Amino acid sequence: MTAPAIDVRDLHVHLGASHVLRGVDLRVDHGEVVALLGANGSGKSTLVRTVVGVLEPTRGEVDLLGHRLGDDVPWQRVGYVPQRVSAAAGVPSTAAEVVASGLLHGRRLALPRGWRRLAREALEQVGLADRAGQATGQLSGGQQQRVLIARALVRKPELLVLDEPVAGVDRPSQEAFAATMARLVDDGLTVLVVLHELGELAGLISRAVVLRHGQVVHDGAPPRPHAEHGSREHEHVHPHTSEVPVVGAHDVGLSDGPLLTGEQEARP
Ligand SMILES: Nc1ncnc2c1ncn2[C@@H]1O[C@H](COP(=O)(O)OP(=O)(O)OP(=O)(O)O)[C@@H](O)[C@H]1O
Repeated sequence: MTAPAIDVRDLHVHLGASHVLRGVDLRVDHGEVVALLGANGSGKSTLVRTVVGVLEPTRGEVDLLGHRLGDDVPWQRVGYVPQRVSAAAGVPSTAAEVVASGLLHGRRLALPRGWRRLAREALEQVGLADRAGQATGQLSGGQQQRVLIARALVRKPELLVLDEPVAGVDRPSQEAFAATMARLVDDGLTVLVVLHELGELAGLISRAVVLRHGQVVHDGAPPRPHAEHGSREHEHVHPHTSEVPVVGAHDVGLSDGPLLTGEQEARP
């Protein structure tokens, strides 16, 4: 039997004095596209950052592609798009150079032959081929986000972990991104993606996991369109229920409005 792509068991993470993740179990099998949902502060970023080895678990276990988190993980097969940070960060690198940095890993400190072509192909996948030579600092926030997505794609990962990849990205670019993802998922890519709204990716999501106060409160069917509010404008999901979350801004008894966007969790 093949090991799951991601296998998280009884994961606890403390950040400073906060007990942020409180016994999370999460399994993602090969070929699945799992959305990680929850209000602001529920622990989504902490979970994905721990899964990709950026943060240390306080307790519990994380296996990635069949290997316990650490040097044994074949990191070159894993792509990670962090929550929106500037791809520029004061460094005057071109888009192609930032993307090519995604080819660096472990023991290889030099870029492989043909890196420019690989970087250009990855930029093409996010609709930015014409910006390859441009300094990232001159790109818009949404374009910088797409450069970071290309940086994750350039290594042709089999597991892709994304933290709000389309936040601040305009609708046409979201559509282009969803189309690229659909192709990659067709080819067998496994995805764990933090989202505030399912948006253009809705059709790709095979399962949704909802966090609340650092615990999983739903693991199953993704949010479904609400009969009356299934339009794009109402695509908000409601994590404050252990029932299947519903897409729609006015679910009876759950909330007065969209709960994922802009809502901050209060500690219990
Ligand atoms: N370095 C830190 N030290 C202490 N607490 C932290 C630290 N980083 C995050 N936290 C807290 O951990 C909790 C979870 O944060 P996290 O970023 O994982 O939530 P999130 O669900 O990803 O939120 P968002 O939707 O806003 O991105 C929050 O209460 C946050 O304030």
